[in-house]
Amino acid sequence: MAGNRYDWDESDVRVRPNKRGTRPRTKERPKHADAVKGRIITVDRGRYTAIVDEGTPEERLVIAARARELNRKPVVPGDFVGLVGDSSGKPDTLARLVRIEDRHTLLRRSADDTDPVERVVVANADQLVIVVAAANPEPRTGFIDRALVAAYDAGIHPILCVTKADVKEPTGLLANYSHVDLDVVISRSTGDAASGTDARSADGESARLDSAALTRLHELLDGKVSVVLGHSGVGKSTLVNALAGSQRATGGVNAVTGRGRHTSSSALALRIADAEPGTWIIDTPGIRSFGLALVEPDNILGAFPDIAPGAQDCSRGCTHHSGEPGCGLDAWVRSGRAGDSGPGRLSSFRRLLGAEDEVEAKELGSY
Ligand SMILES: Nc1nc2c(ncn2[C@@H]2O[C@H](COP(=O)(O)OP(=O)(O)OP(=O)(O)O)[C@@H](O)[C@H]2O)c(=O)[nH]1
Repeated sequence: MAGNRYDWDESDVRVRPNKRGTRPRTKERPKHADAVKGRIITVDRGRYTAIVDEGTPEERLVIAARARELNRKPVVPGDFVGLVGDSSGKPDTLARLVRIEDRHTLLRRSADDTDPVERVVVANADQLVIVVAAANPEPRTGFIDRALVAAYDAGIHPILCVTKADVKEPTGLLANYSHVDLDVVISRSTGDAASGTDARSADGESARLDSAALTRLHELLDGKVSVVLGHSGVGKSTLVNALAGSQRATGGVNAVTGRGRHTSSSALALRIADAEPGTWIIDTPGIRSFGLALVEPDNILGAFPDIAPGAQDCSRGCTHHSGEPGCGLDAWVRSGRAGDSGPGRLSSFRRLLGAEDEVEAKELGSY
């Protein structure tokens, strides 16, 4: 009788189609030996733009979609990737991004200091250029220190670039770093037609930048991949545009995004004009905060080389919190070995450590 369980046979058993059923049974994935290598220069709504055969006559931009086998692994500007399928770069073609090569550095952040979710910003950067204005907007040492921690943690060499020195001399700001071995570049606009370089900001405003700072930056960036980080209005795009030439507004970016201008908030790698092959500057327009939830306290201290030696005298298990009995950092700073800026640097360190009792805004540069 129909429905009688003793009459059932295999054909009566409905097996729900297994979503994984069509996947290869073995864990051995195809090796994609034929994959071509590319450098990711930007990511926009699931489309990855890679430069392939860089520096050769065959150089081209290839747009790719990620292969499923990458799962959720983030792919970011600066990544070297393997591409299969159509990597001709011709209009309306789409390659498949199947592999991320090992990275030698990885700049990461969390959304704030308590959020453990990692957000990968840029891969394989050698340097981090921290841009602040001497005035308008006012510079914040908290922002600089936070960025220095992120750089130290990632093994990336930091450079501090202070703009708008024509508006205000940054002497007071730089006094904070007089005991830190830090590359500093001071940029200013100039009225002098002979010594200046024309540059345009993102809003189309033009500024004539003093060429000395641009030459120094060019020297520091030559042959390297550098990420640029800075608050809105500090003159970051003016600098980047001056270094990268006209790529952003013309062919380079048009070809990348298919739009007149790069409007995505994703980081964008641009080539520096008249530099060695492999010189790239990566602009990070979307980054407004730099949470340090992922950084070990020891690495926060490592970014404060002027006060860090004091930790040798700390008692075992010292957390370096203010008021912690036996914290060697206080004595080190009191002895003057971290200079006049020592007390301010120690407070800044403790704020980043989250060791101060007061609840404070954790946004980058909010103190
Ligand atoms: N006085 C002076 N003004 C500058 C200097 N550099 C840039 N500016 C001006 O500062 C304004 C902001 O410059 P941008 O390059 O757009 O700043 P940004 O940091 O890229 O800001 P967002 O585009 O909002 O991210 C523009 O009006 C520039 O012309 C400088 O050295 N001195």
